[in-house]
Amino acid sequence: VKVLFSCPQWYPEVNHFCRGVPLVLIGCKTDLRKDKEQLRRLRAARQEPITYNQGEAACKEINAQIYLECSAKCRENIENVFKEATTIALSAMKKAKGHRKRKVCSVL
Ligand SMILES: Nc1nc2c(ncn2[C@@H]2O[C@H](COP(=O)(O)OP(=O)(O)OP(=O)(O)O)[C@@H](O)[C@H]2O)c(=O)[nH]1
Repeated sequence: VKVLFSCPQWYPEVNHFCRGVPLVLIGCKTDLRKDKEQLRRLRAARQEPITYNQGEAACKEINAQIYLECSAKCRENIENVFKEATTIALSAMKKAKGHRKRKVCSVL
């Protein structure tokens, strides 16, 4: 499993080098959505923080397994990010193992 913490920069590289690996997309620093200074800077650049729905849309676009948000600063949802990534990784490994087994059987 590949956990993408920064989608636009990393996705092309991950897509190229890790084909077929399940992706988990994480929206980081959610605390900044409420940070007045950050919001002021974004507004000055005619931007705004992405919404949860936009994160989910990006998740679908890159075909990731799940979209989660967290804030390391506020320790928000961190445990869940690792829990979900681990569950997805274990499930992918189990699936791959099953495929390998079946391949051997079909040769016999
Ligand atoms: N507000 C806020 N800042 C954060 C959070 N997580 C990390 N940062 C800040 O973001 C900056 C980069 O954090 P790093 O942990 O170095 O992130 P990284 O992905 O290892 O960064 P590079 O590998 O250097 O690209 C630091 O200044 C952190 O303090 C968060 O949840 N909220």
